[in-house]
Amino acid sequence: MEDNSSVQHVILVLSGKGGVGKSTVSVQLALGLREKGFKVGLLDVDLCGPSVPHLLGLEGSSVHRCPEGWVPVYADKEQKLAVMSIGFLLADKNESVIWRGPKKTSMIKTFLQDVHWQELDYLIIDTPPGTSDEHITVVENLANICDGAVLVTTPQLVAIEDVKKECNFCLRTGIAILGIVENMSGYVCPNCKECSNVFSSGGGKSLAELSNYPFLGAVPIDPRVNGGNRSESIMKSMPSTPAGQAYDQILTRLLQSIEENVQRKKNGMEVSN
Ligand SMILES: Nc1ncnc2c1ncn2[C@@H]1O[C@H](COP(=O)(O)OP(=O)(O)OP(=O)(O)O)[C@@H](O)[C@H]1O
Ligand code: SF4
Repeated sequence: MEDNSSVQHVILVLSGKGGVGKSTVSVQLALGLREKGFKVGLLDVDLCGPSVPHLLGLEGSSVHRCPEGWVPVYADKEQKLAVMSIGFLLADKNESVIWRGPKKTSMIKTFLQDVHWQELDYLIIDTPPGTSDEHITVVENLANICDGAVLVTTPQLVAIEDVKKECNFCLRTGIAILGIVENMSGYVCPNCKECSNVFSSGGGKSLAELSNYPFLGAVPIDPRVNGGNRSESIMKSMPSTPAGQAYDQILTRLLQSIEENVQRKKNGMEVSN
């Protein structure tokens, strides 16, 4: 972390499998925390598929250097949501796909060490799917200041099995599991509001119960999740929908989980894993 920056809490967002909604969850957590009045940073270290610029409508923004390091892109006029993504540095968005391990890890180190975040209450880190070199670099560089990880899964068995691997990765690396989010958990019909469980449901919840990790919430499939106004969370833009309510609950439980972990650390107890 850049020396002049002061970051209170760091949250990793992990998923065992691609396409389960990890970047969407990262963006919604960042927007939601900002709307609660916090200063938030969002770091996209998914070098092979940086989707955060697109999800926030920031494509085409560029970052520049100041004497203290890289200056992030601000998603709002008030400068309460700072964003850094490899996507801002690539002329061609397919360029990163061909990078090999050492080049990727060195870029992540630069990101972690050289971004001039200034003061942040929360830094959310959107990681690539799986447990790769990138994750190990993140963990090695942040282990002492990371609060823990949010694991994102979908209800299908294969995604749940992958999340178990992420749980083991957290166990081995001493990262606390702040909670599990089940995304794409059913489809709410916009006409009749009936929820159909397209892929079955409750897998993330059962996994959380079995492993004794906090279950943060289940977000249904809703095409509006990444449509519409990209500068507001869906909690704010569609508060009475199942997806808006799910994110509200996820954020409340996440803040609780972070607080509990902070207390555990203060009391010198082991992290919740
Ligand atoms: N609850 C949801 N309802 C509807 N669409 C969703 C939902 N969550 C995510 N999506 C959509 O699913 C796609 C994948 O989401 P996202 O990019 O967040 O996944 P990811 O796990 O970060 O993927 P990758 O592994 O490629 O980084 C996107 O098009 C996103 O808009
Ligand atoms: S009941 Fe079925 S067909 Fe009718 S509006 Fe709802 S989802 Fe669509």
